Amino acid sequence: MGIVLGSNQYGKAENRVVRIYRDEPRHEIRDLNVSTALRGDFGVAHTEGDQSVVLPTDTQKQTVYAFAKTHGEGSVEEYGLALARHFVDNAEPVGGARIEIEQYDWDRVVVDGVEHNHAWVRRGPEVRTVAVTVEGVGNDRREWVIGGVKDLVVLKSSGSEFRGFLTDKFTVLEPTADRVMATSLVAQWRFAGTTVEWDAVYPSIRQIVVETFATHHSLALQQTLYEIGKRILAKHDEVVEVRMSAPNKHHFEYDLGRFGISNANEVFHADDRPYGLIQATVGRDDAPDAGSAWVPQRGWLV
Ligand SMILES: O=c1[nH]c(=O)c2[nH]c(=O)[nH]c2[nH]1
Repeated sequence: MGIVLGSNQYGKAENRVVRIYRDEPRHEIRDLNVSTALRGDFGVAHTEGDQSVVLPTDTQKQTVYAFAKTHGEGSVEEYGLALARHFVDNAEPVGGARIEIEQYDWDRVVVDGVEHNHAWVRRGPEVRTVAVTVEGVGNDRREWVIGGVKDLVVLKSSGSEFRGFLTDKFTVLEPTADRVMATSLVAQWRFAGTTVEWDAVYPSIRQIVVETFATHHSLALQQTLYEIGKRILAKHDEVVEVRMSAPNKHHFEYDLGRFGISNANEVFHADDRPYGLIQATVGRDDAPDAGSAWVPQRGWLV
């Protein structure tokens, strides 16, 4: 029986980096959660315990913080690309690098109608996400950037139906032409290239997501996801593929009839679990090869 080392990667997960820009009296803040993973020929580290091929995860962490100062002026995508390129270009056994970033946004505190210079309130729960993958050097260089948003919690109290579904002997669900629809959306979009107006594209796509959710009359969450993907691709040539995962946060009309009280879609039980989990990919039929763009660091195992 032969035993072989399979795919592997290693890195520092969830470096919490807070960068304050304080050149002006009005400070700026960038609050990140940065994960690194290196891929390459690290076989002997596993089979022999030979660390000569291993750039320590601690070094990766130090680089993440150093680059926050030296490469932290632009967008979070540029910062991720700089980190990934650095690891691939400077550590010989590293064939590929994966950088995953979550950006937590902050709103300025408003005092007497004036935005404060150096105090903020966390905005949320939504989080901007970036996943950068860089592989190879010279002519073999390949790079992928995936932008995204997660924990984008949205709800509409009308304009959503779910009826005409398959039924069998276990079906108890009543069809509805008017229901509450809510989700905590995770959406990720793969870019065709790496020359992108990153900080303009993110708010534009986020707006398409929430606007579509609000204005599109939904016959099912599945249809809403497809519509969101379609509209992102229609507006943004630089995006080639959109992946979404949407827990259906069920709102069940509460039975007030037991108390002789009417309830016409007014009082709901917001159910926590279980939830429907609706997931879809919408892409261009001529999208370039995704390569390792979707191979994650965290979430590597199911
Ligand atoms: O939008 C929905 N899609 C489903 O697949 C589904 N299934 C279900 O019970 N409710 C819903 N809602």
